[in-house]
Amino acid sequence: MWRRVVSLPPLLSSSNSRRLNQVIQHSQFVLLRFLSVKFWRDSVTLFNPQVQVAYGFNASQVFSTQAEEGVSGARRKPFVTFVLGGPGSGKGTQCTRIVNTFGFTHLNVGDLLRKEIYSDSENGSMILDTIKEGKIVSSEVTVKLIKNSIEANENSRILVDGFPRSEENRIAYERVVGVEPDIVLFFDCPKEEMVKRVLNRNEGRIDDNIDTVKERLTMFSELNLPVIKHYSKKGKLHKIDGTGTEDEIFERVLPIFAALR
Ligand SMILES: Nc1ncnc2c1ncn2[C@@H]1O[C@H](COP(=O)(O)OP(=O)(O)OP(=O)(O)O)[C@@H](O)[C@H]1O
Ligand SMILES: Nc1ccn([C@@H]2O[C@H](COP(=O)(O)O)[C@@H](O)[C@H]2O)c(=O)n1
Ligand SMILES: [Mg+2]
Repeated sequence: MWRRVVSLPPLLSSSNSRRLNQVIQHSQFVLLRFLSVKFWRDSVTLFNPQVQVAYGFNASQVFSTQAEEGVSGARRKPFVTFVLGGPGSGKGTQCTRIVNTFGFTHLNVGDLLRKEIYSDSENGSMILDTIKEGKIVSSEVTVKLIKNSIEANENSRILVDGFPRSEENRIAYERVVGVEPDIVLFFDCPKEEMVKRVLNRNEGRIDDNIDTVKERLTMFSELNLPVIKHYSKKGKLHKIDGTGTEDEIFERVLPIFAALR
């Protein structure tokens, strides 16, 4: 029986078998080409900033392996809180407490700008002059610094302290980053109290002097209050009484974040 099977005529002649091999090889080539073109197209799409904004992700989110990943494996959109208030109203002080209690990352925009002054950046001297005068640095510079910090940050809870300082800041952020903040805190404090706190701060800041503080207060009324009104209309604003002790103020902050847990 074995011999009979062996002696059966081959199913394909040798020329047909060669032809079949050629067909298989060609199909493999076509399939590989299709897969590599598709991979290339997908990569280009993923890295296209317009697509990233439209779908609310960026490359670092797509490829993140950190604990921020949700069930789907995609990194969650960060929960962004803007922290506003006049000079010395206690933004930085309360941010430190929110960080310690709720695990947020604190992006202090004034600090980001001050770092630029000492990092030999091309904008260093312009930033120094603007801070000395108590004016607002151009959004082109500030928004880039914030965007880079948010992207480099692995935490999905972010406090952006001291931003936006103007409608120009706000609109530039929304255009470049593509999303609005989730909530906005506003520490409301009387001018005399803010001036007293700034002049007692004693941290060697070049803008902690009476002339610069007066200008910063003018900037706050003229440019920052419209931003606060905007977020109030949008239902995102949490106005907090910024008077009293640090503990008393934090007692007013606590329920805002506790409710989000
Ligand atoms: N409730 C408070 N009572 C008294 N002093 C306070 C209170 N909160 C903060 N301070 C002090 O006031 C000064 C200004 O506070 P902080 O730096 O937090 O203000 P800020 O809003 O971040 O100001 P800036 O916009 O100038 O950075 C600091 O020296 C801080 O220790
Ligand atoms: N969005 C911002 C924030 C800050 N500045 C400049 O920095 C100074 C200090 O800021 P603080 O938040 O640390 O008080 C501020 O007076 C501005 O000159 C800015 O231009 N834009
Ligand atoms: Mg501050």
